Amino acid sequence: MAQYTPQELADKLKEGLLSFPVTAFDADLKIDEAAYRTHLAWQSSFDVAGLFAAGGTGEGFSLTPEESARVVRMAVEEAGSRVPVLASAGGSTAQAIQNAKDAEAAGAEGLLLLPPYLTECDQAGLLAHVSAVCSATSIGVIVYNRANAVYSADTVAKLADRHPNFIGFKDALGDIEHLTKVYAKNGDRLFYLGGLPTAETFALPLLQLGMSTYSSAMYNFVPEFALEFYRDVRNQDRVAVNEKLNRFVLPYLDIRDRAKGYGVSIVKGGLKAIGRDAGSVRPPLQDLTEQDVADLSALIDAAGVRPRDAAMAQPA
Ligand SMILES: O=C([O-])C(=O)C[C@H](O)[C@@H](O)C(=O)[O-]
Repeated sequence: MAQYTPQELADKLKEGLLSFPVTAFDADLKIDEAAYRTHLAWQSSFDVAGLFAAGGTGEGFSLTPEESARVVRMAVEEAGSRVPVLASAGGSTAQAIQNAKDAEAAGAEGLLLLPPYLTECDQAGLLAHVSAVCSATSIGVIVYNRANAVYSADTVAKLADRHPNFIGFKDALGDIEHLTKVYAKNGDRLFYLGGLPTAETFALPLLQLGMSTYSSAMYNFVPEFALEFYRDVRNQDRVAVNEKLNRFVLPYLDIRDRAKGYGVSIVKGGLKAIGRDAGSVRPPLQDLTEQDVADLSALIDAAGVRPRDAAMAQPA
Protein backbone atom coordinates (compact mmCIF):
# COMPACT_ATOMS: atom_id res chain seq x y z
CA MET A 1 0.00 0.00 0.00
CA ALA A 2 1.23 3.50 -0.87
CA GLN A 3 2.89 5.42 1.95
CA TYR A 4 2.68 8.87 0.34
CA THR A 5 -0.38 10.83 -0.64
CA PRO A 6 -0.15 12.06 -4.24
CA GLN A 7 0.71 15.56 -3.00
CA GLU A 8 3.38 14.27 -0.62
CA LEU A 9 4.82 12.27 -3.49
CA ALA A 10 4.96 15.34 -5.77
CA ASP A 11 6.62 17.37 -3.00
CA LYS A 12 9.28 14.70 -2.58
CA LEU A 13 9.94 14.02 -6.28
CA LYS A 14 10.36 17.65 -7.29
CA GLU A 15 13.22 18.23 -4.84
CA GLY A 16 15.66 15.55 -5.94
CA LEU A 17 17.12 13.59 -8.82
CA LEU A 18 14.99 10.79 -10.30
CA SER A 19 16.34 7.30 -10.95
CA PHE A 20 15.17 5.22 -13.93
CA PRO A 21 16.84 1.83 -13.38
CA VAL A 22 17.53 -0.55 -16.24
CA THR A 23 15.82 -3.94 -16.12
CA ALA A 24 18.44 -6.70 -15.93
CA PHE A 25 18.14 -9.57 -18.42
CA ASP A 26 19.95 -12.91 -18.50
CA ALA A 27 21.57 -14.56 -21.53
CA ASP A 28 18.12 -15.68 -22.76
CA LEU A 29 16.78 -12.12 -22.36
CA LYS A 30 14.59 -13.25 -19.46
CA ILE A 31 14.38 -10.98 -16.42
CA ASP A 32 17.43 -11.63 -14.24
CA GLU A 33 15.88 -11.18 -10.83
CA ALA A 34 19.10 -11.44 -8.82
CA ALA A 35 20.95 -8.91 -10.99
CA TYR A 36 17.95 -6.56 -10.98
CA ARG A 37 17.67 -6.68 -7.20
CA THR A 38 21.41 -6.04 -6.85
CA HIS A 39 21.09 -3.03 -9.14
CA LEU A 40 18.06 -1.69 -7.25
CA ALA A 41 19.85 -2.02 -3.93
CA TRP A 42 22.82 -0.07 -5.30
CA GLN A 43 20.70 2.61 -6.98
CA SER A 44 18.60 3.18 -3.88
CA SER A 45 21.65 3.47 -1.62
CA PHE A 46 22.22 7.02 -2.90
CA ASP A 47 20.17 10.11 -2.20
CA VAL A 48 17.59 10.09 -4.99
CA ALA A 49 14.02 11.34 -4.68
CA GLY A 50 12.24 8.62 -6.64
CA LEU A 51 12.83 5.37 -8.50
CA PHE A 52 10.80 4.72 -11.68
CA ALA A 53 10.70 0.99 -12.44
CA ALA A 54 10.06 -0.25 -15.99
CA GLY A 55 10.38 3.24 -17.49
CA GLY A 56 12.02 3.99 -20.83
CA THR A 57 15.53 3.18 -19.63
CA GLY A 58 14.03 0.14 -17.88
CA GLU A 59 12.79 -1.04 -21.31
CA GLY A 60 9.19 -0.97 -20.11
CA PHE A 61 8.19 -1.00 -23.79
CA SER A 62 9.76 -4.49 -24.13
CA LEU A 63 8.09 -6.03 -21.07
CA THR A 64 4.82 -7.94 -21.04
CA PRO A 65 2.20 -6.55 -18.60
CA GLU A 66 2.98 -9.47 -16.27
CA GLU A 67 6.71 -8.75 -16.43
CA SER A 68 6.10 -5.08 -15.81
CA ALA A 69 4.06 -5.87 -12.69
CA ARG A 70 6.77 -8.29 -11.51
CA VAL A 71 9.51 -5.70 -12.01
CA VAL A 72 7.54 -3.09 -10.06
CA ARG A 73 6.91 -5.54 -7.24
CA MET A 74 10.63 -6.36 -7.02
CA ALA A 75 11.48 -2.66 -6.98
CA VAL A 76 9.04 -2.00 -4.14
CA GLU A 77 10.39 -4.94 -2.16
CA GLU A 78 14.01 -4.04 -2.73
CA ALA A 79 13.98 -0.24 -2.60
CA GLY A 80 10.54 0.86 -1.42
CA SER A 81 11.56 1.37 2.19
CA ARG A 82 14.27 3.86 1.14
CA VAL A 83 12.82 5.68 -1.84
CA PRO A 84 9.35 5.99 -3.37
CA VAL A 85 8.94 3.57 -6.29
CA LEU A 86 6.85 4.50 -9.32
CA ALA A 87 5.66 2.27 -12.15
CA SER A 88 4.82 2.96 -15.77
CA ALA A 89 1.54 2.46 -17.62
CA GLY A 90 0.96 2.45 -21.35
CA GLY A 91 -0.78 1.05 -24.40
CA SER A 92 -4.56 1.15 -24.69
CA THR A 93 -6.66 2.83 -22.01
CA ALA A 94 -7.71 -0.60 -20.73
CA GLN A 95 -4.08 -1.75 -20.64
CA ALA A 96 -2.92 1.42 -18.88
CA ILE A 97 -5.68 1.00 -16.28
CA GLN A 98 -4.57 -2.59 -15.70
CA ASN A 99 -0.94 -1.41 -15.33
CA ALA A 100 -2.14 1.20 -12.82
CA LYS A 101 -4.06 -1.36 -10.78
CA ASP A 102 -1.14 -3.80 -10.83
CA ALA A 103 1.23 -1.02 -9.77
CA GLU A 104 -0.98 0.06 -6.91
CA ALA A 105 -1.39 -3.52 -5.76
CA ALA A 106 2.39 -3.97 -5.86
CA GLY A 107 2.82 -0.99 -3.53
CA ALA A 108 3.99 1.59 -6.06
CA GLU A 109 3.59 5.19 -4.92
CA GLY A 110 2.86 6.60 -8.36
CA LEU A 111 2.62 6.08 -12.08
CA LEU A 112 4.26 7.46 -15.21
CA LEU A 113 1.69 7.35 -17.99
CA LEU A 114 3.41 6.68 -21.32
CA PRO A 115 1.95 7.78 -24.68
CA PRO A 116 -0.75 5.54 -26.16
CA TYR A 117 0.56 3.08 -28.70
CA LEU A 118 0.91 3.95 -32.40
CA THR A 119 -2.21 5.99 -33.20
CA GLU A 120 -2.51 9.74 -33.64
CA CYS A 121 -4.57 11.52 -31.01
CA ASP A 122 -5.69 14.99 -29.99
CA GLN A 123 -6.72 16.86 -26.84
CA ALA A 124 -10.25 15.50 -26.20
CA GLY A 125 -9.04 11.93 -26.61
CA LEU A 126 -5.95 12.47 -24.47
CA LEU A 127 -8.09 14.08 -21.79
CA ALA A 128 -10.43 11.06 -21.75
CA HIS A 129 -7.50 8.61 -21.72
CA VAL A 130 -5.66 10.23 -18.81
CA SER A 131 -8.92 10.86 -16.92
CA ALA A 132 -9.80 7.18 -17.14
CA VAL A 133 -6.41 6.18 -15.71
CA CYS A 134 -6.49 8.81 -12.94
CA SER A 135 -9.99 7.68 -11.96
CA ALA A 136 -8.92 4.03 -11.81
CA THR A 137 -6.19 4.55 -9.19
CA SER A 138 -5.60 6.54 -6.05
CA ILE A 139 -1.83 6.84 -6.52
CA GLY A 140 -0.19 9.88 -8.13
CA VAL A 141 -0.15 10.06 -11.94
CA ILE A 142 2.46 11.85 -14.08
CA VAL A 143 1.86 12.28 -17.81
CA TYR A 144 4.70 11.87 -20.29
CA ASN A 145 4.54 14.58 -22.97
CA ARG A 146 6.14 12.78 -25.87
CA ALA A 147 5.53 11.31 -29.34
CA ASN A 148 1.79 11.25 -30.06
CA ALA A 149 0.82 12.42 -26.55
CA VAL A 150 1.29 16.19 -26.61
CA TYR A 151 -0.79 17.75 -23.84
CA SER A 152 -1.82 21.38 -24.31
CA ALA A 153 -1.68 23.75 -21.34
CA ASP A 154 -5.51 23.70 -21.24
CA THR A 155 -5.69 19.91 -21.21
CA VAL A 156 -3.16 19.80 -18.40
CA ALA A 157 -5.23 22.38 -16.46
CA LYS A 158 -8.43 20.39 -16.97
CA LEU A 159 -6.75 17.23 -15.71
CA ALA A 160 -5.36 19.13 -12.72
CA ASP A 161 -8.85 20.47 -11.89
CA ARG A 162 -10.57 17.12 -12.19
CA HIS A 163 -8.05 14.78 -10.59
CA PRO A 164 -6.31 15.51 -7.27
CA ASN A 165 -4.01 12.54 -7.97
CA PHE A 166 -2.76 14.08 -11.24
CA ILE A 167 0.54 15.43 -9.98
CA GLY A 168 3.16 15.79 -12.68
CA PHE A 169 4.17 16.66 -16.21
CA LYS A 170 7.20 15.00 -17.76
CA ASP A 171 8.50 16.34 -21.05
CA ALA A 172 10.59 14.73 -23.77
CA LEU A 173 9.89 17.21 -26.58
CA GLY A 174 11.73 20.33 -25.42
CA ASP A 175 9.39 22.78 -27.15
CA ILE A 176 10.12 25.97 -25.21
CA GLU A 177 6.91 27.78 -26.17
CA HIS A 178 4.81 24.80 -25.20
CA LEU A 179 6.59 24.31 -21.88
CA THR A 180 6.22 28.01 -21.08
CA LYS A 181 2.47 27.80 -21.69
CA VAL A 182 2.06 24.65 -19.57
CA TYR A 183 4.03 26.08 -16.65
CA ALA A 184 2.49 29.56 -16.84
CA LYS A 185 -1.01 28.11 -16.73
CA ASN A 186 -0.47 25.37 -14.15
CA GLY A 187 2.32 26.72 -11.93
CA ASP A 188 2.82 24.97 -8.62
CA ARG A 189 -0.30 22.83 -8.92
CA LEU A 190 2.00 20.27 -10.60
CA PHE A 191 5.65 19.37 -10.61
CA TYR A 192 7.63 19.23 -13.83
CA LEU A 193 10.43 16.91 -14.85
CA GLY A 194 12.69 16.87 -17.85
CA GLY A 195 12.81 13.63 -19.80
CA LEU A 196 14.69 14.43 -22.98
CA PRO A 197 17.35 11.87 -23.92
CA THR A 198 20.34 12.30 -21.59
CA ALA A 199 18.38 14.81 -19.57
CA GLU A 200 21.51 16.39 -18.05
CA THR A 201 22.16 18.07 -21.40
CA PHE A 202 19.12 20.35 -20.96
CA ALA A 203 18.77 20.46 -17.19
CA LEU A 204 20.01 23.96 -16.47
CA PRO A 205 17.97 25.85 -19.09
CA LEU A 206 14.86 23.79 -18.32
CA LEU A 207 15.11 24.74 -14.66
CA GLN A 208 14.05 28.23 -15.75
CA LEU A 209 10.91 26.71 -17.27
CA GLY A 210 9.86 25.17 -13.96
CA MET A 211 11.54 21.78 -14.36
CA SER A 212 13.08 21.31 -10.95
CA THR A 213 14.14 17.76 -11.67
CA TYR A 214 14.72 15.22 -14.44
CA SER A 215 15.04 11.52 -15.20
CA SER A 216 18.71 10.67 -15.18
CA ALA A 217 19.48 7.59 -17.26
CA MET A 218 23.24 7.96 -16.63
CA TYR A 219 22.58 7.83 -12.88
CA ASN A 220 22.41 4.05 -13.49
CA PHE A 221 26.18 3.77 -13.87
CA VAL A 222 27.70 7.07 -12.69
CA PRO A 223 25.45 7.84 -9.70
CA GLU A 224 27.84 10.10 -7.82
CA PHE A 225 28.54 12.21 -10.91
CA ALA A 226 24.81 12.43 -11.75
CA LEU A 227 24.01 13.62 -8.23
CA GLU A 228 26.79 16.23 -8.29
CA PHE A 229 25.49 17.42 -11.66
CA TYR A 230 21.99 17.76 -10.24
CA ARG A 231 23.28 19.70 -7.24
CA ASP A 232 25.09 22.12 -9.57
CA VAL A 233 21.93 22.58 -11.63
CA ARG A 234 19.82 23.35 -8.55
CA ASN A 235 22.48 25.79 -7.35
CA GLN A 236 22.36 27.36 -10.82
CA ASP A 237 26.13 27.04 -10.90
CA ARG A 238 26.62 27.59 -14.63
CA VAL A 239 30.40 27.24 -14.46
CA ALA A 240 30.23 23.86 -12.71
CA VAL A 241 27.51 22.59 -15.05
CA ASN A 242 29.48 23.61 -18.14
CA GLU A 243 32.61 21.97 -16.80
CA LYS A 244 30.71 18.69 -16.28
CA LEU A 245 29.04 18.94 -19.68
CA ASN A 246 32.43 19.29 -21.36
CA ARG A 247 34.17 16.68 -19.23
CA PHE A 248 31.65 13.86 -19.58
CA VAL A 249 28.12 14.55 -20.86
CA LEU A 250 28.91 15.95 -24.31
CA PRO A 251 31.56 13.33 -25.22
CA TYR A 252 29.06 10.72 -23.96
CA LEU A 253 26.49 12.02 -26.47
CA ASP A 254 28.99 11.33 -29.27
CA ILE A 255 28.96 7.61 -28.36
CA ARG A 256 25.19 7.60 -27.71
CA ASP A 257 24.52 8.99 -31.18
CA ARG A 258 26.34 6.17 -33.03
CA ALA A 259 23.08 4.17 -33.42
CA LYS A 260 19.35 4.71 -32.97
CA GLY A 261 18.13 3.43 -29.63
CA TYR A 262 21.55 3.79 -28.03
CA GLY A 263 20.01 6.28 -25.57
CA VAL A 264 18.91 3.19 -23.65
CA SER A 265 21.56 0.69 -24.83
CA ILE A 266 24.41 2.95 -23.71
CA VAL A 267 23.17 2.75 -20.15
CA LYS A 268 23.58 -1.02 -20.12
CA GLY A 269 26.91 -0.44 -21.90
CA GLY A 270 27.89 1.87 -19.04
CA LEU A 271 27.01 -0.81 -16.50
CA LYS A 272 29.20 -3.29 -18.40
CA ALA A 273 31.99 -0.72 -18.45
CA ILE A 274 31.94 -0.32 -14.67
CA GLY A 275 31.72 -4.07 -14.01
CA ARG A 276 28.06 -4.12 -12.91
CA ASP A 277 26.67 -5.96 -15.92
CA ALA A 278 22.85 -5.96 -16.21
CA GLY A 279 22.85 -7.98 -19.43
CA SER A 280 21.81 -7.13 -22.97
CA VAL A 281 18.95 -4.99 -24.21
CA ARG A 282 15.97 -6.68 -25.81
CA PRO A 283 15.16 -6.18 -29.50
CA PRO A 284 14.29 -3.92 -31.19
CA LEU A 285 17.18 -2.23 -29.35
CA GLN A 286 20.72 -3.41 -30.02
CA ASP A 287 23.69 -3.61 -27.68
CA LEU A 288 26.69 -1.34 -27.93
CA THR A 289 29.54 -2.92 -29.89
CA GLU A 290 32.63 -4.00 -27.96
CA GLN A 291 34.42 -0.94 -29.34
CA ASP A 292 31.62 1.34 -28.11
CA VAL A 293 31.85 -0.16 -24.60
CA ALA A 294 35.64 0.21 -24.65
CA ASP A 295 35.31 3.86 -25.72
CA LEU A 296 32.75 4.50 -23.01
CA SER A 297 34.95 2.87 -20.40
CA ALA A 298 37.88 5.03 -21.51
CA LEU A 299 35.68 8.14 -21.30
CA ILE A 300 34.52 7.19 -17.80
CA ASP A 301 38.15 7.01 -16.72
CA ALA A 302 39.28 10.13 -18.60
CA ALA A 303 36.45 12.11 -17.02
CA GLY A 304 37.18 10.65 -13.59
CA VAL A 305 33.57 9.58 -13.06
CA ARG A 306 33.98 5.84 -12.41
CA PRO A 307 31.84 5.08 -9.32
CA ARG A 308 33.86 4.71 -6.14
CA ASP A 309 32.84 1.12 -5.46
CA ALA A 310 33.47 0.12 -9.09
CA ALA A 311 36.84 1.84 -9.43
CA MET A 312 38.74 -1.40 -9.79
CA ALA A 313 36.22 -3.19 -11.99
CA GLN A 314 37.04 -3.77 -15.62
CA PRO A 315 34.58 -3.92 -18.50
CA ALA A 316 33.13 -7.38 -19.15
O1 LIG B 1 11.85 6.69 -19.07
C1 LIG B 1 13.04 7.00 -19.15
O2 LIG B 1 13.95 6.22 -18.89
C2 LIG B 1 13.34 8.39 -19.53
O3 LIG B 1 12.63 9.24 -19.12
C3 LIG B 1 14.37 8.77 -20.45
C4 LIG B 1 15.70 9.02 -19.86
O4 LIG B 1 15.78 8.77 -18.51
C5 LIG B 1 16.22 10.38 -20.21
O5 LIG B 1 15.69 11.36 -19.40
C6 LIG B 1 17.72 10.30 -20.16
O6 LIG B 1 18.24 9.63 -21.08
O7 LIG B 1 18.35 10.86 -19.26
